[in-house]
Amino acid sequence: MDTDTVLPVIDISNPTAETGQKLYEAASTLGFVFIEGSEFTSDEINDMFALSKEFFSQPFDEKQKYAISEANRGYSCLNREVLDATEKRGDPKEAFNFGQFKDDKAIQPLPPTFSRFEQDLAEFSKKCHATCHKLLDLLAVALKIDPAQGGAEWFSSRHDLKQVSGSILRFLYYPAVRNGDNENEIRAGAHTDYGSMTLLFQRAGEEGLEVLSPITNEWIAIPALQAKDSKSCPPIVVNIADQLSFWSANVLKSAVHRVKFPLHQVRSGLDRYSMAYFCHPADDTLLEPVPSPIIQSLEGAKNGDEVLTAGEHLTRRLAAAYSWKQ
Ligand SMILES: O=C(O)CCC(=O)C(=O)O
Ligand SMILES: [Fe+2]
Repeated sequence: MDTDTVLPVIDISNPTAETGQKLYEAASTLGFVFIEGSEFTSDEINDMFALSKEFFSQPFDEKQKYAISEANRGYSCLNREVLDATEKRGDPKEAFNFGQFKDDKAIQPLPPTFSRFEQDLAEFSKKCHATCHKLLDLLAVALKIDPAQGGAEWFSSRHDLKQVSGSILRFLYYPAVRNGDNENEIRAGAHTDYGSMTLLFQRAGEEGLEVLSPITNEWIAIPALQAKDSKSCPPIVVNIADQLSFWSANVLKSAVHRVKFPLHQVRSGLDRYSMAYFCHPADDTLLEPVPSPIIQSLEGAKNGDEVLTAGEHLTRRLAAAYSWKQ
């Protein structure tokens, strides 16, 4: 398959300025891209998916003991989250959110399936964050951020894991479409992500992610690609989320996306599993325009009336999706 016709695949193993430029081009057009050459191995990803499957296969009551809290950690049952506010029903999917880990320990109660592997989960989450740092540095260089003001580390220094942030590792489970179900049902409503950027791990062949092109306004189906060899993990989807869009006066696109099973997935009768890492800046970070000549030369790059912090933005979006009272 010529994947470049849908999304470019960028190798980040030995990044150069050219790698950053490719990332920036994708980030400022569709806002979605595939990366390969990351430090994740196929064994590591398979182990994480196996844990996810083991957790979701348990009875409802077991899972519900860890029901999602306003802190956005824990289990979100079928139809609980409403990603698209125009939909009356919640999304037909399940999820489990891991908040930040401190000294390799979760800051939330973990079900036995996960507590046995707490350290592996902490390491996986840390590796996701480190991968995002690498990508954020590449974007900062492409944006020519003034070295005297932070340069390449302008974004990553605002994503220090030691500080409190909304960063979340999320396991997702989309049960198979069964007889009598609506084949065209939207499995995760149209939304943008709330953080700076998201990594999405898919299992090869388990498609469903669709992106609304900011250019053509059409839904584009994103494939779930095979790994290039048996040791590597399959290409990871990376998307720009709201906070990078705010920071860049919308030069970087936080594109609307959703999950809808393609016909082959509907007919296969198979479940879909995915894992997302939502990378967020520290809660008290101001979402003001970045000191980039590219951004500052734009009309409208000045702050609007209100400059939110990262934490305020997240609280508003979560309150809408879960009907928490503000
Ligand atoms: O499962 C997927 O493919 C996408 C999930 C997603 O967009 C989200 O949870 O924000
Ligand atoms: Fe999303």
